[in-house]
Amino acid sequence: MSEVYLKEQEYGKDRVRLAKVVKTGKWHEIIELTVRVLLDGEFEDSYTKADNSMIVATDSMKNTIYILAKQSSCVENIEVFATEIGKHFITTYSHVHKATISIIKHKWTRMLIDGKLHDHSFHRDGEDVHDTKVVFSRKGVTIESGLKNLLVLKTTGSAFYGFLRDKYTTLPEAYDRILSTNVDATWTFNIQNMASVEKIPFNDIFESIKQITLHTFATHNSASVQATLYLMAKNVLKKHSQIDSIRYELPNKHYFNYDLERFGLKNTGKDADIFVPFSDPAGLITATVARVKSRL
Ligand SMILES: O=c1[nH]c(=O)c2[nH]c(=O)[nH]c2[nH]1
Repeated sequence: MSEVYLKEQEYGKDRVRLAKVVKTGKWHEIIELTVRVLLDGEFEDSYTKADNSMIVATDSMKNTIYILAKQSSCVENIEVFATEIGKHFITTYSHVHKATISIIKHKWTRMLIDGKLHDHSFHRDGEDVHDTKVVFSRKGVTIESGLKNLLVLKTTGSAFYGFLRDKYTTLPEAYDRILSTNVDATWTFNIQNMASVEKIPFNDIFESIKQITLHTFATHNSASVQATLYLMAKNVLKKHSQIDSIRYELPNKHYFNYDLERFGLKNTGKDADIFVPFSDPAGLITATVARVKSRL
């Protein structure tokens, strides 16, 4: 057998589910997270020599997440909480060189009951989530955050025509179509130093990016998903100087007119009102847009 070596490794605990209730008198907050911790460092012997002496047990990592959640005052700020977790592993274990912490924040929206925000009851109003990935090493910290799984649809204000036609093309030109996508966006922060991390209003930036994404989707007279994606990204980078780049992944969730001509019913052009939503296949339009100064 040819010689082999351990090219890379990361290990840790995944899918650690955690909820924290913060009580201010009768006013309660609920924060529900799913956390992943992955460590890189001097772990080679555990793979190549079955030497476990350097392994921080993934069970201990799980305990650490709950302990830090108890002690932290920033759990609702997932970028800061992930940084606290990463810092813990790097400062506690000299043989850990890099900690990658990923957190998903699940949505709990306060109920509006009898016209008033309820102090301790919440509901899930959509499956979209805020997530983050923080890489903490002795060299510094990188933070990327995201908005995932935001399902949107518009019934007009979208066209797709003028595309390349050849012998394989059957798609008719569309001058007015339904546009629907499930937005996945990931943005990278420009972090100058550790002290700046706590000053960045991560949650406000998340809400603003969500709003810019929705506003652009709703108001852009779309020539294609590509053109709408680019405009979303441009609008985000224009508003948020702390962000270096943003990547969108936008599936084009097709809604095609159902063929009712067979039954003597008009269902095309201005008469189109019955559509078939297709879950598969979908187009997939992806792009990363960055500031010119950060171009390599
Ligand atoms: O906005 C679109 N972009 C495409 O690249 C494409 N391709 C396609 O079949 N429909 C669409 N729509």
